[in-house]
Amino acid sequence: MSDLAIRCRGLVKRYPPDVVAVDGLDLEVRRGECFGLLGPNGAGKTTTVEILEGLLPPTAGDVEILGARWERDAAHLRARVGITLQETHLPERLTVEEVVRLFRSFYPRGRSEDEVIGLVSLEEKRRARYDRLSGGQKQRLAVACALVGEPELLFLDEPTTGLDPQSRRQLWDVVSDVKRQGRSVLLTTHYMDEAERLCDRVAIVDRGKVIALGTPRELIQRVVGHEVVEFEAPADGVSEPELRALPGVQAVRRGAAGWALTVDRLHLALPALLDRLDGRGVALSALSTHRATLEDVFVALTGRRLRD
Ligand SMILES: Nc1ncnc2c1ncn2[C@@H]1O[C@H](COP(=O)(O)OP(=O)(O)OP(=O)(O)O)[C@@H](O)[C@H]1O
Repeated sequence: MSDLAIRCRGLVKRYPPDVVAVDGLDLEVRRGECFGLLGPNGAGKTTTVEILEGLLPPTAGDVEILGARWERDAAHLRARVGITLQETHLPERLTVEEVVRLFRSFYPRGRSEDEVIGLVSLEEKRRARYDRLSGGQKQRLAVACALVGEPELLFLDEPTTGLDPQSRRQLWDVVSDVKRQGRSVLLTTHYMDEAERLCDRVAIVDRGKVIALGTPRELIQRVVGHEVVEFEAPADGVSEPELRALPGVQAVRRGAAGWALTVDRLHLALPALLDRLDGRGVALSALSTHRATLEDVFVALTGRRLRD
C-alpha cells in the first residue's frame, strides 16, 4: 500500500486559447497528514484540486490518489474520497437528515446519520430545511456529506470562505477531528491563520506552480524570520543599507506604504531602529510589529500580497 495519499507529477492544465492554470505542479501528500494548498486568487488551486478529485482531466501530468488512478479505478476511488467543493448547492427543501441520508445511500459502507450529524454539531438542526440554515451550517452540512462514506482522504476547497469567525472555528474543530482519526486532508485556503492552525505541511502556489513547501513554522523561519516590523517614514529619511545593518535585522523591504523589516531579535532591532530614526530627526507616522506569518512568506517570495 502506498504511504502517500496524493502524488502528482508535472501536472499541467491549459484552457484555450492561452490560460495556463496549472504549470507543471508536483505534490506529495502523506497519509494521515492535513496538507494545505495556499495561494492568491487565480493561482490554480481549485483547478489542481479538481484534477486530483478526478473531476477535471489534466492537459498533462501524472496523478495517483491512495495508490490508485482515476483512469483505471474511478468507481473504487469514489468510495474512498470525500469532496467538499468551493460552493455546494443542495436541494433547498430537504432537511439536514434527509440530505445526509441521501449521501449515505451513495456509499457501500459508512457512518450512521446520527454520527455524522453529531460530528459537525448539527443535532439541533436535523429537521431544519436546507434553505433555513446559515452559511456556516450549510458548509458544515457539506462537510458531513463528504464524511458520510468514511473517506480515507478528504478534499476541502476553501471551506471557510465567507464564514463568520465562530463558524470558521466550528469547521476547524471538525477538520481537527478528522485529522485525529488518521484521515488525510487536502485543504485549499486564502486564510493563513487557518493554514497555520490546521495544516501539518503547506505548499504555496503561485501562477500554477509550487513556490514553497514545508511545515508552516519551517517556512516562516526559513523565508521570513521571527518577527516583522513595519513602519512609515519619509523615503529620504533612512536608507536600505542602513536598516539592513541594524542589529537583529535579517531582511528589508520597501513597500508602497512604507518599510518592512524581518527580524530575529526584536529586542535589539526595535530600540536600534528608533534610535537611528530619532538621531536623524525622522518622524515616524506608523509603527507596528507582528509575529511572522505565512502571508509574510508569500510577500517575501513574490513581492505581492495574497489578497491584493
Ligand atoms: N474553465 C476555465 N476556462 C478558462 N480559464 C479558467 C477556467 N477555470 C479556471 N480558469 C483560469 O485558471 C486560473 C486558475 O484558476 P483557479 O480557479 O484554479 O485558481 P484558484 O487558485 O483556485 O483561485 P481562487 O482562490 O480565486 O479560487 C485563473 O486564471 C482562472 O481564470
